[in-house]
Amino acid sequence: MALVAHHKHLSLELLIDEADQGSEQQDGRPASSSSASRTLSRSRRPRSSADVVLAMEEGQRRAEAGLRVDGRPASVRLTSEGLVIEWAAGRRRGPWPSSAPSSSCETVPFAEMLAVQRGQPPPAALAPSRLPSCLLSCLPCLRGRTPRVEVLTFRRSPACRCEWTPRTLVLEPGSEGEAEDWAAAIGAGIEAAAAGRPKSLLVLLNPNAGARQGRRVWQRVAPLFKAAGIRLTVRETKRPAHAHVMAAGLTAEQLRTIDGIVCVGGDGIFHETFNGLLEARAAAAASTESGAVELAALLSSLRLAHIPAGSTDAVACTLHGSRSPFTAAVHVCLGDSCLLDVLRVDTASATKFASCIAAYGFLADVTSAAESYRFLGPMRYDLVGTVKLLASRAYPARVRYIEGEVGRALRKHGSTVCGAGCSVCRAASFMHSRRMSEAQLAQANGSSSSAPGSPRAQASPAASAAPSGMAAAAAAAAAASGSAGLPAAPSSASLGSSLVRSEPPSPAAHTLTTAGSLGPASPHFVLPAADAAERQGGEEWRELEGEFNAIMCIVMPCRSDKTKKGMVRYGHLCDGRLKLVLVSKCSPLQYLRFLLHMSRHGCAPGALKYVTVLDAVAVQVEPLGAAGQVAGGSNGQQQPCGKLSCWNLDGELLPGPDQSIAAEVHPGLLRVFSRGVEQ
Ligand SMILES: Nc1ncnc2c1ncn2[C@@H]1O[C@H](COP(=O)(O)OP(=O)(O)OP(=O)(O)O)[C@@H](O)[C@H]1O
Repeated sequence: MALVAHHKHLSLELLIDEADQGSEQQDGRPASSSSASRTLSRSRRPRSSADVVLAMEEGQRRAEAGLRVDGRPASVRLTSEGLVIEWAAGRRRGPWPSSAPSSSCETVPFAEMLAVQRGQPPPAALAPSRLPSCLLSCLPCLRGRTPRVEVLTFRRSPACRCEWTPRTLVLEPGSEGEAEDWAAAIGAGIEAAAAGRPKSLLVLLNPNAGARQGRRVWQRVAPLFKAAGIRLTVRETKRPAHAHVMAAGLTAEQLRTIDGIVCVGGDGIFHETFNGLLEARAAAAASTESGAVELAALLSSLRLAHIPAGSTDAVACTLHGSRSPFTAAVHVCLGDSCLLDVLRVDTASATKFASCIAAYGFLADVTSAAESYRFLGPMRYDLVGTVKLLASRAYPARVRYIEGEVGRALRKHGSTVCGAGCSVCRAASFMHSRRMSEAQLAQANGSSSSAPGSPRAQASPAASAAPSGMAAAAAAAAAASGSAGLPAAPSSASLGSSLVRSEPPSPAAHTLTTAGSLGPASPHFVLPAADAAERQGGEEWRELEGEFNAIMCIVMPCRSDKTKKGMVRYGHLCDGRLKLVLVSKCSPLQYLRFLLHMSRHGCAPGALKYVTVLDAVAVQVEPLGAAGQVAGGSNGQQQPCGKLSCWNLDGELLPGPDQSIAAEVHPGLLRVFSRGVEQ
């Protein structure tokens, strides 16, 4: 690709990735070696203010110039990757005699630049006429005439690579003409690296999040989106569950104009938004109306972001390793993308989704009680948590889980920490996409391998609502992504077959039958053929019964300020598994020890005798306390009482008196603006 910046003073031609992509001149003809050398010799004309040369290196021409960067003399090279800046040798800061001449080199890739702009004139207070001449000679940029090119990018914290802070790289070329050339060339480089960056976003803002700081946080990061040229539509939530309604109500027309949704607030608004989207996606996949296929496809291609402004912000912390709104915003502007597993939780009366955690017992009790003390801000969790810890309640329950084929296959990777480019997530995505493609091809050929009466067969009316051509296309897409080894978003067809119930659930929907079979009353457990068959076989189900202080189904690592390494040390964003953490009945002191251990190291198998950590793809929990003891509290929230607690899904309490659940991981159901935590 040829990036050409013309100016009356300078013709700067950059050929990027000439070897890979085949070079073309501006008029579209291939660049011959003679034209290349003509450009070279033309550009080697002596420069008055800066020494600009084009050097031929390994078949690529690069621009190189001596200029000032961030106020210091430097040699800057423009390569196909970005800017390589070499600062001239200077004195290191530090006490004599250790200070010695040093030079440093840095690469700023185009892929990490948000925007480039011509510098603004200095503020009136710094007008040249008001400054002493000695200062002007030391700092030429204060003269007001020095041309400036500002590159908006970020800096990684030396202590923690995933913590990013804003940075404006200031180049001071010798003349206006050169400044324009540099700005144009850098702008073209950013443009070339901008594939996947969003152009238009819908922002859902919860002004009530955290210590009511949603608006303030948004005002801090909004300029970044504007500088990156992203169009924004901002909508504030007016009441609880408003984000759910707004997300579920998005029309195809609206979806066509946006590349993603940015949730500003806590985990709650993120949870509500993706629940709304998945609900709409399932409905569209099941619908036979014209336009439903497009709507489902638009919904499944949408990316979600979380700008943290809440009390816990586990989603942002887990996705980026940082709770900084700036870091989250940069990930969005750069168009980072990865898939996220989602836990589908079915009760007798509702289907909900969780991206972080479904917790029964201690965590749910704390969330439920803390809601009345929201005016205290995030501190409410510490206060209520202490009270609940001292009370230390255990709840009787029957827990069943299945490790599944994926879980077993990945068992040997048990001690891999999830990060950017995680090998476990990649391997799991590959396995899932391959399995999905096999199942969908079978479905497209009308030869489903499910036995009659199996959960898969029960969902077939919804699945068959999807046109067969679409199923085939989805299968082909899944097969293609599988062969490439890349994670693929589940297609609307697959989502339709796995999310939509063909009939309203009965209250007895989750009555457990004999160990090893799901029984006819569980129409919700539907996975591609391999798992369904495996579950029908029954031998994979395991059952535990006892009294538990906490039962937690943890889908992602769940990092937060209190659990820097994650609630589970070896959790993953997209491995198709959850970690089932069971804390057996214990004393307040033991529970405190568990909390401290989780906070410092994250739960891992074998660390504490009374804590069990298991891999699972599906879980059923049946509380064994007296039925009907979960009552509505004064604030409308569930209040656990007697021998029953309630479920907390990503910080939101599960409504309804029946807290028996059937939960299942849906691999890579959500696409988010993230690259995983940089280690
Ligand atoms: N305008 C609003 N007024 C009152 N409540 C709202 C409004 N908008 C959203 N909510 C509710 O506020 C609750 C909390 O929101 P959110 O999770 O974003 O913040 P948080 O609880 O402080 O953070 P975290 O979940 O990270 O602890 C959600 O249940 C949501 O439904």
